[in-house]
Amino acid sequence: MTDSGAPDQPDSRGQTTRRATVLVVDDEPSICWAFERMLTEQGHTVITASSAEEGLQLAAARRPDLVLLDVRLPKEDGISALPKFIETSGGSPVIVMTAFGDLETAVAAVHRGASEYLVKPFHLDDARRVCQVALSTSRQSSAPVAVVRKDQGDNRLVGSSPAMQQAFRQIALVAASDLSVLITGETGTGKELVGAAIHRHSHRSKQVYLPIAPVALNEDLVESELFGHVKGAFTGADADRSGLFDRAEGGTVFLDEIGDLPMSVQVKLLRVLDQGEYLRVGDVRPRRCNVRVLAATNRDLHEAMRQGQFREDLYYRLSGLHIHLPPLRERLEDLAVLCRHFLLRLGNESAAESLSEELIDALSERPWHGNVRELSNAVEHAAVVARGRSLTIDDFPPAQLGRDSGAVQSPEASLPDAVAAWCKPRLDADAAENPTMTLHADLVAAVEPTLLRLTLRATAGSRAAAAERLGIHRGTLREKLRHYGINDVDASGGK
Ligand SMILES: Nc1ncnc2c1ncn2[C@@H]1O[C@H](COP(=O)(O)OP(=O)(O)OP(=O)(O)O)[C@@H](O)[C@H]1O
Repeated sequence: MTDSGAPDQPDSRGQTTRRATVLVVDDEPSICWAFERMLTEQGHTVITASSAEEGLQLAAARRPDLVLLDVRLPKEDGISALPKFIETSGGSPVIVMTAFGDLETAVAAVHRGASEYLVKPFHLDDARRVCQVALSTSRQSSAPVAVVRKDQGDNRLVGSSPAMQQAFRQIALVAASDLSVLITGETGTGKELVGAAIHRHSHRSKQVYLPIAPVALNEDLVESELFGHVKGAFTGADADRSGLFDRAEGGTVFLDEIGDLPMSVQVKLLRVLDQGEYLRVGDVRPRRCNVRVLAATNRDLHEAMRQGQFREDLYYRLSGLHIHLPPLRERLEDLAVLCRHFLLRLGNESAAESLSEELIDALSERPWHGNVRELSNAVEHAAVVARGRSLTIDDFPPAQLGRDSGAVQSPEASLPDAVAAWCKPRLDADAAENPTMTLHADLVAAVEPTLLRLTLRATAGSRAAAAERLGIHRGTLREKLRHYGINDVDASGGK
């Protein structure tokens, strides 16, 4: 238990601050020390404790203005002691700190009344900002809520990377509000799962959660599918019909691929968000609606706005909070915990417990263009192949070639996807001013050198054998190797 005061004076940046008493409860002396230095510099008094029990005694005696509480403490943990700290300190804000949180910890902290959630290791500037905000709030403002819900089963969102910790923190803080949330990230990064988690931890959790992919709806009827229509609105509309927003009344709508929403629908959505109402197609009477909107995209919406394909006002209205999920290749720290999670989900505990570092290292080498979805499918495949023994890299299917497809397929099946991914931007460009006129030659040039090198490597550099395997004339092979500048050394390594 320590107590370090500071004279009433301007802080290092020349600002005078109201002198407050801050209690830091953490069994890591370095954390206590860092806060002590930072806060005394700002003119505050810092008292520290290394366990919840010791901290509560201090809180009762000193009634601190702010408590910084670690989750992992020697006896009682921070989350369970949290309401006691709020009560004992007379309603002061409590900032919860954790090194390896999961979504449940973040949500439990917020539900139990934490005013903020700091993920270790944190930047001192962030910690300073969070403390300042907490100290500027009134003692009465942090209302503890003692409901702790658990994410369970298949839909659990897991991850240990700083990016996932940040996502957990954002989900926990935003869930209770009715704010719209924009969730971005490549395909398969878990956007839908984040949407479901926000709903599950919100006050709407007993109501409908409706994930909708407008791109999957009939293009001519998207508006009617979403908002309904009245009889006679268009040919075939022979009766009034409600839309998906009607079905989601009171609940949450998760709009996938928001970047592809037609302009007419964007206008209607903006009205829902701004005024809480919409018109059925062909109707003139607005209908009230109480639906929380979560939106996801893997497109760059700024680019879509620049190209006039996405409304700026809708973007700002939707992105009340923005959660970005980086691609798996940028958070490889999550590989082990995800593999374990998927194996446990399959009921394969022995494989989950025996995951080797060697395997995780080998998996880290892969590009994971299909992100967590690809990993989940790959683990499932490997578990089937391994039939109960520990997994090795050979049990896994080959890495996916293209960026476009989320599902793991055989190389033969994924090749057309890779070609489609290669073609799409070039054919799109064709629609613009600068069409490519050498598509066939460009594609062949992109894939042929790999084919030649691998075949030569398989035939130990024998050009005659390689030509035979390739089914082309030796002279043709020689010509192609010359054309691509491939020599025998090239063919002995790399692609
Ligand atoms: N952090 C995570 N923890 C556990 N499972 C995850 C995680 N992220 C993704 N998954 C799993 O990966 C798969 C893909 O996730 P999800 O559908 O949420 O991705 P998405 O970003 O919405 O993809 P798309 O853009 O293609 O719709 C799902 O099976 C989901 O359960």
